[in-house]
Amino acid sequence: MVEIYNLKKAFNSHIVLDDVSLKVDEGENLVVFGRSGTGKSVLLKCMVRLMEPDDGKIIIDGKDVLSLDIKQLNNLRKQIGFLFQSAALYDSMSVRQNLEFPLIRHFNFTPKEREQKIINVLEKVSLLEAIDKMPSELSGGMKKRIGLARSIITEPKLMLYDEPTTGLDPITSKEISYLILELQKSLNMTSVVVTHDLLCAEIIADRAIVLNNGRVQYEGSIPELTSSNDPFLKNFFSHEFINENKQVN
Ligand SMILES: Nc1ncnc2c1ncn2[C@@H]1O[C@H](COP(=O)(O)OP(=O)(O)OP(=O)(O)O)[C@@H](O)[C@H]1O
Repeated sequence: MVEIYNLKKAFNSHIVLDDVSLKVDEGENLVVFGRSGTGKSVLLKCMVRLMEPDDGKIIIDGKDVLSLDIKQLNNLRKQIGFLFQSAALYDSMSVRQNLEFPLIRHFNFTPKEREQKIINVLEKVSLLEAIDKMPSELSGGMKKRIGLARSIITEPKLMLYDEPTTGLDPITSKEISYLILELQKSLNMTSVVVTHDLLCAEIIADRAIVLNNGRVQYEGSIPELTSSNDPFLKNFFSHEFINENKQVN
């Protein structure tokens, strides 16, 4: 579903992505780890050209992303969902209007079809009762669930998550992680998840990579990486994670 070859991105003399190559299979959930500032968000942005990479090749769903014109790129983006840290809901719009927004913007559904999609997605995130609420009436966890609903309402083939559980308490964070996994399976989506939350990664990941010095330095399942005797990984997993609760039930 995703193939990246020798991706490079620098800001002036600051090389962030030096030589990143990776693959994500269809239906697979890939978690991306790395210390703060290693370029995880830059990698996600380059994948959909919210940022232009300096060099390399990106293939998504068979399309050579860096050679697409703007129309082709927009068509591809319709099949990709983003849940970025900054993806706030529009405060002046109700939950219904927030969810309707991507449907109106990118697709030609009838009002009745839109309403049905909104109801379906709210049922999926267990928040149908919030349909006419304003964002200010929702808790942080509810906002995250509505944000998630908004990014999957168009049923993207590929989802890109940038720290989906940041700022949530451990219980809500676990709920969101299970919800992401469930949606993933029911909609058969492929996903790339950047996270500093080990519990979230343990719930979601089929496989993980660790970015370091502008490259994919390690790759494996979460148990493989967390039980490794490699000094960097030992240090990384003992210091990096904000979520202390490592028990997955
Ligand atoms: N638009 C930009 N202009 C200049 N430098 C940038 C820009 N965007 C990102 N960077 C730099 O690229 C580096 C990687 O940033 P990025 O946000 O990808 O890190 P990250 O691994 O996602 O970090 P975190 O885990 O803290 O979110 C940082 O040093 C950042 O300052």
